[in-house]
Amino acid sequence: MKQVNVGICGLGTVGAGTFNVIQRNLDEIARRAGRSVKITHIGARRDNPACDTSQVKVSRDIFDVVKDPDVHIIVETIGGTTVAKDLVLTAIENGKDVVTANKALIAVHGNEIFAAAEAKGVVVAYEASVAGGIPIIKAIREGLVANQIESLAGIINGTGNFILSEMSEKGRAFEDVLKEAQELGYAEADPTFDVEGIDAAHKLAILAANAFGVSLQFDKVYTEGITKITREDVQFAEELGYNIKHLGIARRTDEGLEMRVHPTLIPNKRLLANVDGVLNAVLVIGDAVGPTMYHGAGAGAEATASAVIADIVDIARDIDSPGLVPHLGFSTVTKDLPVLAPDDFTTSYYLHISVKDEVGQMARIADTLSKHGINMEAIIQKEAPDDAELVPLVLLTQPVKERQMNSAIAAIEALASVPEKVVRIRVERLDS
Ligand SMILES: NC(=O)c1ccc[n+]([C@@H]2O[C@H](COP(=O)([O-])OP(=O)(O)OC[C@H]3O[C@@H](n4cnc5c(N)ncnc54)[C@H](O)[C@@H]3O)[C@@H](O)[C@H]2O)c1
Ligand SMILES: N[C@@H](CCO)C(=O)O
Ligand code: NA
Repeated sequence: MKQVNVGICGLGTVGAGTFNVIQRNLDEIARRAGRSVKITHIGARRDNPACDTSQVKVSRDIFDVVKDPDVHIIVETIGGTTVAKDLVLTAIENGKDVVTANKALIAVHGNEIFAAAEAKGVVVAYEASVAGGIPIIKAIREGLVANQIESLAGIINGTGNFILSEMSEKGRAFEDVLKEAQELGYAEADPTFDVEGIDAAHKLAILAANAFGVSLQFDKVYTEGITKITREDVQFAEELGYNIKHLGIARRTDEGLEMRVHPTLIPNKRLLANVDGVLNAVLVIGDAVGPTMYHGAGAGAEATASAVIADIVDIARDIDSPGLVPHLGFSTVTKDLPVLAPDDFTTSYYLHISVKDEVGQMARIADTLSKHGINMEAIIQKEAPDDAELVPLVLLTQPVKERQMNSAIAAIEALASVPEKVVRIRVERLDS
């Protein structure tokens, strides 16, 4: 086959970026792919002024594109898990290969979609769904194939990282930065997916499946967003030498697999602590290669298009022979790696305890922690502002099981001198 025909369904931020980059780099892409890659059909409810589609067939009904016998590869960039699922399954049924940027779709329905694709002998590729333009799926699935992956930790939501960076560097208000992220095309259609950690949890489920050979288990990812992070905690963390980042973490322990998304203190000298704005970065540790780091634009039209087109070219190169790389990187999925419940997570903690300004409080709290087998690493006690009744006591602990920490916090909150809830944020010291 000399020419591979592509149909794009959904001409929003990512769809338009994909259209424009393919048109611009047509010759270069053909030289790399060994055949020409041509957009022949677009499904869009309305024209997008960012694209000149005058030379391409345009349908208002996206299902016309998946029914088009001349289209070989369908690009799904409409988003969501309802129509998109229907569209992708119909494309597979019609024998089309599919490229999608839709992490919600893959995380929630990927097991079913990949089974359908394998039964039909077609490929569903999703590099753009995790960490935007960074080729992280390719790296884990192919580049690190020799390794047993020990852990991965990443900043995998551009919108959330942009908000945290702007809040901490410029003192900007949360809502104001979120609005800018939406205007720049970074945010999900429903931005609570970004700020409540759901988008990062979708991506983490996909990364964990590729790294550890388990099925997609989005419903088992522990998920916390960034909405409760205060400027005060950002400042206290900085005083202790840490930055607060929203991380997705997947780690194999002797007992099972931890999958968790939450705000995390990271020592400020680590690479991940210095990844700011819409940038994403993923640290992957393999038993042979050691720590490796992948860094780049996690969202945005053309950065995401870069990953969509990489998948298109992978498929185009192999279009006459079946794909050799399994959808989730492993030919057999293991059922022997249980996903751990939060009680069984092991992490260090940052605790911010508001205590009554009375003698002996620090000793009492240290004593409560020690009775629960928890060692402290650092502690700062602030002077009480003039007329304040409560003073902030901020401390870091050594690694501890979450269930131990839960009972220690319950005991601290039961003290008469601690009238408010304790703020806790997990800490990862990381290797690189
Ligand atoms: N924006 C990013 O930076 C980014 C990065 C990586 C992945 N993604 C993912 O890419 C997908 C698309 O995101 P986006 O930012 O381009 O969204 P978007 O809202 O800009 O674009 C979606 C487009 O699809 C169209 N659409 C939706 N339903 C349709 C239907 N039934 N028929 C025809 N058109 C329909 C919309 O009108 C819109 O033009 C999502 O799954 C998103 O999670 C986005
Ligand atoms: N809303 C997502 C888009 C990229 O997947 C983000 O901000 O990271
Ligand atoms: Na990617």
